[in-house]
Amino acid sequence: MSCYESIFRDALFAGQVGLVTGGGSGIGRCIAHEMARLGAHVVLVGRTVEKLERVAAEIAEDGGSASWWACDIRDEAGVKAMVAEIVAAHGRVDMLVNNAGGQYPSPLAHLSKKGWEAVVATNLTGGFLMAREVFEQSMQTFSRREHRAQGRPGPAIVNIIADMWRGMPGMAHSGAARAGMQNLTMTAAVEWARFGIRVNAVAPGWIASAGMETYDEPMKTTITHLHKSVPLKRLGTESEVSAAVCFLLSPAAAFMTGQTLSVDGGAPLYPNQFPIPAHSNSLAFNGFHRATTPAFLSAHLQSPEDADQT
Ligand SMILES: CCC/C=C/C(=O)SCCNC(=O)CCNC(=O)[C@H](O)C(C)(C)COP(=O)([O-])OP(=O)([O-])OC[C@H]1O[C@@H](n2cnc3c(N)ncnc32)[C@H](O)[C@@H]1OP(=O)([O-])[O-]
Ligand SMILES: NC(=O)C1=CN([C@@H]2O[C@H](COP(=O)(O)OP(=O)(O)OC[C@H]3O[C@@H](n4cnc5c(N)ncnc54)[C@H](OP(=O)(O)O)[C@@H]3O)[C@@H](O)[C@H]2O)C=CC1
Repeated sequence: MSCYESIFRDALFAGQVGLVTGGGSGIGRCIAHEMARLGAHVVLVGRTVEKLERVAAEIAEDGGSASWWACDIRDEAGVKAMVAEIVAAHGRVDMLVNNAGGQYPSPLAHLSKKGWEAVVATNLTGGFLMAREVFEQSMQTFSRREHRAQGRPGPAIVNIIADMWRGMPGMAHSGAARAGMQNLTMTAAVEWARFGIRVNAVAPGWIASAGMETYDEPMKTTITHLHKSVPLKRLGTESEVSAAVCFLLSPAAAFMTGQTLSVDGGAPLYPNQFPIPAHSNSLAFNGFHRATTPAFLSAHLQSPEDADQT
């Protein structure tokens, strides 16, 4: 038995039902394992049956409880039917982790409309459909009064977004969708707060997840250098993202809603265009300072492409 070792207390989610989209691999698989370890029944959602079956079997082997549902989160009718079946089978949904997502690298100018729409639908529309259906169908099952009588809060929702605080160069479609998801997180948090529903987000930085395997070789080479631009000098782990998600789902975060937790080793705080100087002697990048820059430093104020042409 290789049961997931969670940092949280046993039975934290006992008796609860949690949905994890993208639960068949990577970060979602890890989150599903941790939620099951903490006592939840986990419903894994994704498009590939074999992946979902495998993770459900792993969880069962560890003594946990899991089922799965094959669904494309972009398919509105499919999402509605799936949530209805899950609510019918389990009586409710207590936790939703909107983790399914992904993108492919491309310069902005080369993005096709179809590719843009595929990524925005995956990372924004799909999460919206999942959250709306879980909200709507939870509210139908338990009226507000019943909910209160049972002293039970509505479902807790966590949306996985990404480090897009400085744009997402090379993945514009994903950056735009994730920024949309962060905004949706805030709106849903306010609109649904009176039903006891909390909505938060987790923004992973570069995580050494199984998802990184989906990229082509040039991208994988780039990824091997990413740790250099992280102040903590390493990539994050799937379990570090999972811990943030489980915290936000738990009563420890009962007074938190509409927030985004970053799990990124400090990367957005350190663009790493130049090494941190030993002494604070920085050069402001504007016309005046360029005009007075010592010649030997001029090349260092150019982009590598510009420098190549000189
Ligand atoms: C490092 C940064 C940190 C983030 C890390 C992670 O997220 S790790 C997690 C990473 N994990 C993942 O990212 C995994 C999940 N990712 C995916 O499933 C896909 O990337 C998806 C989100 C586009 C979904 O696509 P889908 O199910 O709709 O499948 P589809 O194949 O039918 O594509 C539809 C259209 O999109 C376009 N297009 C697609 N790919 C490419 C490409 N390589 N090149 C160019 N264009 C591409 C194309 O127009 C295509 O239509 P066409 O021209 O073929 O008729
Ligand atoms: N790894 C990282 O560094 C980072 C990851 N993220 C995000 O974290 C999340 C998890 O990523 P990660 O675990 O790394 O990658 P994975 O590729 O392993 O996970 C993505 C999962 O989403 C599922 N999925 C994709 N599209 C759909 C869809 N339309 N409907 C249902 N399921 C879908 C996939 O399964 P299937 O294809 O079978 O449907 C897969 O299991 C993603 O949203 C990712 O973009 C964000 C920032 C950084």
